[in-house]
Amino acid sequence: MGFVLTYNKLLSRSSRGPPVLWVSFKGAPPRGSRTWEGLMGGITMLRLEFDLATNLVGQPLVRQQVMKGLRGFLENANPVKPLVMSFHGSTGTGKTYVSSMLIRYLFQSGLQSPYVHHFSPIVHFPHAEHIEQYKESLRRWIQGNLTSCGRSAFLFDEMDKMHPGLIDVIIPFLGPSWVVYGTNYRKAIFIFISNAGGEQINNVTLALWHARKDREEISLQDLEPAISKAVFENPESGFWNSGIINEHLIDFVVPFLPLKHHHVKQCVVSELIQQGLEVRPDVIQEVADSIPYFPEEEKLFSSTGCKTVASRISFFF
Ligand SMILES: Nc1ncnc2c1ncn2[C@@H]1O[C@H](COP(=O)(O)OP(=O)(O)OP(=O)(O)O)[C@@H](O)[C@H]1O
Repeated sequence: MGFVLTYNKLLSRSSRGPPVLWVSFKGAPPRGSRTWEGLMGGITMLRLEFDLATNLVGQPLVRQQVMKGLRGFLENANPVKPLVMSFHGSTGTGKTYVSSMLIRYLFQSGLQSPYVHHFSPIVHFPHAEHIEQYKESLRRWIQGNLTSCGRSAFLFDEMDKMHPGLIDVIIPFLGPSWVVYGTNYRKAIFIFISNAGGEQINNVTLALWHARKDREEISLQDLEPAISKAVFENPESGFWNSGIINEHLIDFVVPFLPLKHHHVKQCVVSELIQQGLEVRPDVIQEVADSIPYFPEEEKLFSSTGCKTVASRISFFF
């Protein structure tokens, strides 16, 4: 019998921390996970999967892609290359939420960990005329940090606002070579986050809805061509003409679908619980109704996802 790790029940949950699960396992662990570290990695993945399944609303493809990427990567003691994922979707659909959740499971102090590095073009690379300087600092930063910890994570937010050309400086760290500048960097994780492609994902989702295809049936193949066109062939995009694309260095493209009214209601419930407020049906309805929806005629999808839910609650309580 193969190794089977299952979660039996949820033992406790706090609104901030990861859930505590009771897990059991049968059979011999698979190759590469015969160690305590491998087993703990398996349990961490189960807890993350559970958290995604219970708290991330309306994003089946995200769950599927993220778990596939992380499992394959973490179960392998000697990955052939760093894990590179690119998150795409319109505002408030959960890109930052999911990336923070992953980081929380992978690093004990989450985003505060010294091994997690977060870049935002507006904060770190604001001036186009300094691009050469930024390239050098970014290369040195990544190299230096991978030298001190090969299992570092690098998050690049708002890739659509990154100056084209800048990101290519990290190409040597993303490929399958053994070492770069004397460092084995193949255990690192890179996550790119961007709104680019969001409009196209929304259009495809809408067109498929008109064609009576259920949201849950949408596949990656339905969305990938539109995302590629919008993100990688757009001169405004940080990925424009990028070697990262031409050399196929992104392992997982992760599309975030637009959220519907009932998803927004679920976000309101989570937020009420998180804020320690009573879960009142009238508040849930009013907050969800107060958000703008598109397209104009059918009002199917939230224009701001769940982004403004937290701030709206106080207006209706
Ligand atoms: N799919 C979702 N499931 C559960 N909660 C969500 C989801 N999407 C968004 N939220 C809630 O809305 C908040 C804002 O979402 P988030 O910051 O992840 O959006 P984003 O996609 O990163 O938006 P932006 O592109 O504007 O940065 C999250 O902190 C979370 O509480």
